[in-house]
Amino acid sequence: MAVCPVYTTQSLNSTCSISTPSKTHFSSHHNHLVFYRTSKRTSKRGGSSSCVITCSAGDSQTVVIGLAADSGCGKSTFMRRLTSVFGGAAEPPKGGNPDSNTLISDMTTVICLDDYHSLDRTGRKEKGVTALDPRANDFDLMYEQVKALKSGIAVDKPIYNHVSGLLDPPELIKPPKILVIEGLHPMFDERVRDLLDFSIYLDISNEVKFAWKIQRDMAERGHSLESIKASIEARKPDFDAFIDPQKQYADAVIEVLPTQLIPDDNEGKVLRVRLIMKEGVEHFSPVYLFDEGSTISWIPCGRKLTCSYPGIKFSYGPDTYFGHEVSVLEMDGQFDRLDELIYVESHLSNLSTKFYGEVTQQMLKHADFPGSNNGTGLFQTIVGLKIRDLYEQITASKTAAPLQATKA
Ligand SMILES: Nc1ncnc2c1ncn2[C@@H]1O[C@H](COP(=O)(O)OP(=O)(O)OP(=O)(O)O)[C@@H](O)[C@H]1O
Ligand SMILES: O=C(CO)[C@H](O)[C@H](O)COP(=O)(O)O
Repeated sequence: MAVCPVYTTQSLNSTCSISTPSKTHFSSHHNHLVFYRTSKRTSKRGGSSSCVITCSAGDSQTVVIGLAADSGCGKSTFMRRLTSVFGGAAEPPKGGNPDSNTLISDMTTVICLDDYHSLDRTGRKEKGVTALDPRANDFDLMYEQVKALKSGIAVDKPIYNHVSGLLDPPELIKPPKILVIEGLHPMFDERVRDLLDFSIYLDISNEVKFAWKIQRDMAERGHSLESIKASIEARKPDFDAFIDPQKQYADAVIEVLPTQLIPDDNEGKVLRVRLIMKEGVEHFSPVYLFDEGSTISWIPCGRKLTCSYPGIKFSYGPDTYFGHEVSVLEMDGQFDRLDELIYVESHLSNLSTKFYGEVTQQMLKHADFPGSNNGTGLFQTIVGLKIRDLYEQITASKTAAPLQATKA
């Protein structure tokens, strides 16, 4: 049970509102709040009893995960892989705004940080700022609401409607077991960053981003090649200034680059994907290939793994990233037969699987998701399993702590 950083005077009815110093209001429900009504503190003021509110997250505190990436870089696909690791499908809030960006499953709630745009589409146009610009986003509210959810308090979160480009009335978000905040700026504001138990950055190189955008926006949304190019160019200065620098804070980065197996490849279909894992992060131990800490290059193609041109190459080893010690696992190329991934899985350690072959099973389950035949799908799945492990470790340490205190 955590003590709320705020006190309020309210009548003891079923809903309580909490005021923060910046006067933002959260509404919370009995199942997330515990009321203390002591004789010392109880007083009558205009018919209301005063109460001190402490908050409880129920069984456990909400674990908060940040996922940063530019638009169209595979966040939704990653989220679908992550929520699948926890079981159950993620769906928008029942009976709510059909244009809600939130996805809820038994264990997880994924909120999209676009909902904290402070300027709607017209407002951004008038002021001449992009959605990537911090001036178009309300970081105070983002901080207060993520902090409240982490402490077990429900919030009324705004909704940015991508269809109309307007800010819609807010939706109630209850504290989940795992809260994922995904979007352009989860690690931009230091206060929000400090609330994250784990952070991930999807770093898609310009060449690959362009290929994916063309595939989606031209094929599926009917945009012209020129308009896609123009939109990427228009976003680039703000992307470089405000989004890209966040990768230095990430605990894990999935970097997606053109292949090195095909000389001068410009198709962007075969990918070289690097999983950069920070050392020394609490509750997270990096995955390794064959021998922890060694530098390894491995071409698994042959008797046990079918590879057509240009083949598959894995690499693993220590490195530094923005001054941090990291381990890097790399896969260049793509699988011909996904069921043979078990051969690769059996050579990886520290995967945090619950049974032999769980990575392969997850990948086969979502074989139709983009990136299932290459390192993007493989590493997203592995990070999903590491997040499950992190959640279980945090929960176990929280339940063990009061026991230890009782013993002492
Ligand atoms: N691993 C991948 N391999 C190949 N293509 C991919 C991969 N991930 C995503 N894509 C392509 O990028 C598109 C966008 O993916 P997704 O919807 O997951 O991104 P997003 O970051 O959630 O986008 P947005 O923020 O715009 O909603 C997909 O439709 C697909 O074409
Ligand atoms: O970067 C984005 C999403 O991550 C969008 O560009 C931003 O949210 C603005 O949305 P829209 O284009 O629907 O007005």
